This record gives sequence, structure tokens and C-alpha cells, in this order.
Amino acid sequence: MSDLVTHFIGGLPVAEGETFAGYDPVTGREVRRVHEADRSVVDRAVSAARAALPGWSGLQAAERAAWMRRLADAIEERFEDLVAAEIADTGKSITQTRTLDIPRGAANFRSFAEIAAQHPENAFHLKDVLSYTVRRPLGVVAVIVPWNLPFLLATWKIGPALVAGNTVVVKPSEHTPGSMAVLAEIAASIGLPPGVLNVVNGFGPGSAGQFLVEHPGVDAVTFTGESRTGSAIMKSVADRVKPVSFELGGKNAGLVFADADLDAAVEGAVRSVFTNGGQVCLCTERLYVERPVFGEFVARLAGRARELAFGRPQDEHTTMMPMISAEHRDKVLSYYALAEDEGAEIHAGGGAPRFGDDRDGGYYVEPTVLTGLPSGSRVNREEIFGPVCHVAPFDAEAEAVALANESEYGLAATVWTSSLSRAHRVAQSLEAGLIWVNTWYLRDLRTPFGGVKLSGIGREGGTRSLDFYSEPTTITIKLEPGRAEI
Ligand SMILES: NC(=O)C1=CN([C@@H]2O[C@H](COP(=O)(O)OP(=O)(O)OC[C@H]3O[C@@H](n4cnc5c(N)ncnc54)[C@H](O)[C@@H]3O)[C@@H](O)[C@H]2O)C=CC1
Ligand SMILES: O=C(O)/C=C/C=C(\O)C(=O)O
Repeated sequence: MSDLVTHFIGGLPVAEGETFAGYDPVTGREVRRVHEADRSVVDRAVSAARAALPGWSGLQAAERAAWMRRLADAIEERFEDLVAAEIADTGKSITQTRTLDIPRGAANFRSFAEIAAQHPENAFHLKDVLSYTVRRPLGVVAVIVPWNLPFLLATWKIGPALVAGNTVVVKPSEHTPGSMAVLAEIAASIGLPPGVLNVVNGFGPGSAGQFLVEHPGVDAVTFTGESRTGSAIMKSVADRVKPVSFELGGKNAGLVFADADLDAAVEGAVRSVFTNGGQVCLCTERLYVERPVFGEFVARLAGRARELAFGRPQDEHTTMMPMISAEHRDKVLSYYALAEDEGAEIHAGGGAPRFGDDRDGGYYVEPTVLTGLPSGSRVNREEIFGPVCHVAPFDAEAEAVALANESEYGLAATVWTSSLSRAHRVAQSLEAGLIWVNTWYLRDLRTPFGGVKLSGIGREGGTRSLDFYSEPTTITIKLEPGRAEI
């Protein structure tokens, strides 16, 4: 990827529009310029996707699946370029990028190629009447994604949208255009038909994001990001009643029971609170720990938080990454200050680290462990999206469930216990779309993925993705005259 990022329209790079700066989160230095799409560039991208639609949707599903496998193979051939692009944009550690972000991108294409083969079509044959459904693509799909898992999240939507016969226009986050620029190069290099995958860059409101979702040639919108943004997008597509699939914010709870394997629960909490700098919608920000093990759990979690390593992304031992931007770092630090104002006790972190080198210009914050706040405090209610959690004690299972459910969000939850019946009972009582027991972020791409309440609308994953990205049409044929119509 060069340090000038262009759009990708109709199979070609398009260098149009003003440019804006991109910054290295590790040092805060400007490292790239990105073209911003205005309405006319967005219009060209949507027109290119529209023009490609008949040819692409007219392919046999197996032919589209073969393209998805080719994309996955080509991603693996350009693996290190994608790793470098993702690290340059986000400051993620090389270990995480090599084991999670980029392999998941290839898996997103490969797995939907397989899942498409199993997508159900129904046929009901009553006496003298045959009813069956065929699935048709929605048309041109707008894919709007955030900066925290740029490649993983974009491909999670592009794969099923394409395999279902749609064409797409992707708008990556303004902070992280790099890996989509490499994917565009990959698509061109394998000869993916022009216009099937298009990429436009820019911001959200008043820029490429808003122009894209509002465009009358866009038939559906899939979005991952903040709940408020989901709500804004919903308003802008309401007039045309476009289908939306939203995976939004979270304020995820983790419940640790006294009968849990405490070593596993502490290590699980380290992963679920601090992975990706806490910048994953699935991260745990509220922990509830049964009182007999509360003190030990807090001390051990705080100790592990202090051990996390703020190295350079390229150092394989690095375990803490910077926040994505100066603005987001300031937002996270404002919550650290708010926690103090609200009366929290800080067991680890609470500020920004100093390095004495060029990383002092970057966007780092300390991994932070808090206690002592009431459940109604803002720190316990609002999504912070940083490496921070609040830990509170509980005395009874029902109390723990009630505390976990005391949230406007309902994306994910974790339960740590050695009791099988408690695991099922509690998991079935939690108001969240995704519940992990004695683990966190263990993914099977065939399962439904998404949240309840402010955390989203609909589910993607497995055939649920294909359900969203296609429309069933029911065809009913009267085979014999004389049957009464209903
Ligand atoms: N839960 C989650 O998955 C995520 C939550 N966040 C939270 O959101 C806060 C804001 O971060 P942002 O990057 O601004 O997230 P965001 O949700 O506003 O942006 C995500 C994507 O939506 C686009 N967008 C924004 N407004 C739009 C609009 N009106 N129409 C169409 N596209 C639009 C953006 O350009 C970006 O590509 C963060 O501080 C963080 O707390 C951010 C990223 C992911
Ligand atoms: O699909 C996954 O594995 C992860 C999804 C994570 C998000 O949607 C997020 O952090 O926004």
C-alpha cells in the first residue's frame, strides 16, 4: 500500500477528491494522505456496482463461491502486505494481526463459500399445489465498517454479500483505509469482474459514508460501529425503507462465580478486557465477581494489567496497542478522570504511559482496573471502548444476573463457573446475543452473531448472513384446476 490511498471503482484505482491526513497511532505522525469521496465519486462507485450486478448475480452460486476461494487464496499470498497495512493504520501488535485479523479475512471468504452451498431453499408440495422459494440478491450493498478490526469486519460482510450475488461498495473507516486498499489490489490481480467490489474513502456525516447510505442506488446497508451512528444511518435510510443489518456497541458483563477455575477466569478477563486495547465491541467492561473470591480476583487482574507490554507493534512480545486516534485516547482518558470523580478506586493504570521516546506522541493509555462504583454510574453504563473494566462483588446468582442485565446494551457476556447447570441457567438468563462460558471470543463462523437492545438489529453469521444479503421470493403454482384458493 502506498502512502496515498485512492478509491477503487469498477476495477480501477480512482484518485479523486480532496485528500485528508492519516496518522500512525504509535507516534501520532502523519503517515498517509487519503482521497475523500464526494457525492459524484460515490455515485460512480454505486453505478459501477449496479452495472456489474446482472453479470455477477447471473453466475451460478458455485461460480461465485469459487471466486471467494480465489480471493481467500490471494489474501494468503499477500498476507504480509495486509499485516503491514493493518499495523500501519491501527498500531496493533504483529502477533494479533498475524493470528486473528488477517487469517479471519481469508476465513470469511472461504467459510461463506462453503456455507452458501448449504443455504436452504424450501419447497412445499401440497396436493395440487407447489410452493417454493428462490433467493435473489438484494442488489448493491453498502458496507460501512469501523477502525477497530478493519480487515476482519469488512470481509465478514463482503464475503456473504458477494457470494449471495450482490455487488458492494465498501466505506472503510477514515482512520483505517489501508487493508481495503490492499484487498482492492488483490481483487484486481485475480480478475474479479470490475464493479463487483468497490471501495470509497472518506468520513461519515456530510461525507462518503452518508452519501453512500443515502444513495438511491444502494439497496441495503450493513454497518458495524457505534449505536448512535447506527441510529443516524437508520434515519437516513428510513424514507427508502432499505434493509439494515447493524452490529453496534456493547457494555459487556463478565460473571465470575466462586466455583470457577480462578486462573482461567483471570486470564480470560485479561483477554476479554485488554485485547486490541479494549477496542472490540465484544470486550468486557463490567465484571461481577462472587464475594469470596472478589479480593483475590481484583488483585490478580490488576497485577496482570500492570504486566502488559507496551512494545512496538512489530515486537512479538507486545501485548498493549495504542488507541486509534488522539480523539479516542482523549475520550478514554476522560472516562478514567470521570471514574475518579465518581469515586472509583483505581487498582491499575488510570492514566497515559510515558516512554521517553517517539511513542509519547502516540495514542497510548494504561490498562485500567477500577472498583467501588455503583451500577448506575456513567462509567458502568456507557461504552468506553478502551482497556478498562470495573469490577464489583455479588452475593447471589440472581443478583449477578440482574446486575449484568442492567444495561441498555446486550451484545456479549461471559460466565466463569465449574457448575454445568449454573452455566446453562445463567447463560439462558442473560440479555445478550452472544454468551461465552469459561472462554471469550471463541468464534464459529456458522453461528448467528449480533446483539439485542442498543447493540444491534439482526444477526449475521452462517446462513443468517445469507438470509440478510438475499431476499426470498415465494412462487406458488396451482397444478390442477378446481382447488379452492385461500
Ligand atoms: N462497538 C463498536 O463496534 C464500535 C464502537 N465505536 C465507538 O464509537 C466511537 C466513535 O468512533 P467512530 O469511528 O466515529 O465510530 P462510528 O460508529 O461513528 O464509525 C464507524 C463507521 O461509520 C461511518 N459513519 C459515521 N457516521 C456515519 C453516517 N452518518 N453515515 C454513514 N456512515 C457513517 C464512519 O466513517 C466509519 O466508517 C468510538 O469512540 C467508540 O467508542 C467505534 C468503533 C466500533
Ligand atoms: O466477527 C467477529 O469476530 C468480531 C466482531 C467484532 C466487532 O463487530 C466489533 O468489535 O465491532
